[in-house]
Amino acid sequence: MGYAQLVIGPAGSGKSTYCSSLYQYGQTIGWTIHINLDPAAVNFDYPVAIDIREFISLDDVMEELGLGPNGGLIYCMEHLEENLDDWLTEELENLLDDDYLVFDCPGQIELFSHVPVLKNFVEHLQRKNFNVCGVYLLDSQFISDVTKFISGCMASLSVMVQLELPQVNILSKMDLVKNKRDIEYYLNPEPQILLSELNLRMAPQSEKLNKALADLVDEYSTVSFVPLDLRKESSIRYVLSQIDNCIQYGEDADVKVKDFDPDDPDDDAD
Ligand SMILES: Nc1nc2c(ncn2[C@@H]2O[C@H](COP(=O)(O)OP(=O)(O)OP(=O)(O)O)[C@@H](O)[C@H]2O)c(=O)[nH]1
Ligand SMILES: [Mg+2]
Repeated sequence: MGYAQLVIGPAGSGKSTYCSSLYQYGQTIGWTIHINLDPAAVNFDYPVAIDIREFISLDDVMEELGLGPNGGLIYCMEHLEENLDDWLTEELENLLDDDYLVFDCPGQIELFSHVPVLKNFVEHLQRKNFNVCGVYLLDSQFISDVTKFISGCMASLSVMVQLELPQVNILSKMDLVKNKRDIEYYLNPEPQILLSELNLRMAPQSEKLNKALADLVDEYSTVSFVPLDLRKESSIRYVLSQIDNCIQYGEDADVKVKDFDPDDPDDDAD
């Protein structure tokens, strides 16, 4: 049985930085194998064990097929999908049975929300006996108001519905959040409060839509977020414990204390 995190989320949400921190953290405890699935990635500050860029290069695709960056990316991923058995299976064969893989994915959200490439990729991993968890990163800087937050939730939901994987949602870049009380409310959003805030913020004709959105968040009570501050090892550990629970990795995965206390003045970034 293998274990895998599929690190996803909008462009610039901090996926590669998170993967890099996991690499540093994994160094100390001797796990994680890092895999780059982004054909457009430029450089990594840690060793990548398996790299899609060795299989297909976005620059070549754009040049030879005359595609733009996003069309080129879709082409690369579809090419990967067609060759999963040739490329990925061969690469995975060199790994050990209980390896823990971290896949750094491209930020183009359409790859998860409405093309089947990643879904098929996940199914391939599952057939190879991997327990896979989606790790969705949302930049905490973008949830300063409720309308941005709800659109972040909807993007996360559409990924969940597409991939049908257990998913841990992370609010990244917590070191940049000045007042953590503003964020606490968004970690486990109350649908009723969400609704009244949306109604306050938007024109009256949106009320029905707002109600439908709040109901959706309520129904998928899985839309909750775990804050991540990469400066703190305890925060990384807590996030990992949530992921490990999803993929049933390790026995001592339960870290009971969340590393975020809104009443602790030391917990505010300055
Ligand atoms: N302050 C702060 N900045 C961060 C953090 N994580 C990422 N960043 C910055 O955010 C920017 C984007 O980070 P990346 O890790 O490249 O984001 P990504 O999601 O991999 O981006 P794409 O692969 O382009 O979709 C970079 O400038 C990072 O330095 C964080 O925890 N704190
Ligand atoms: Mg990246």
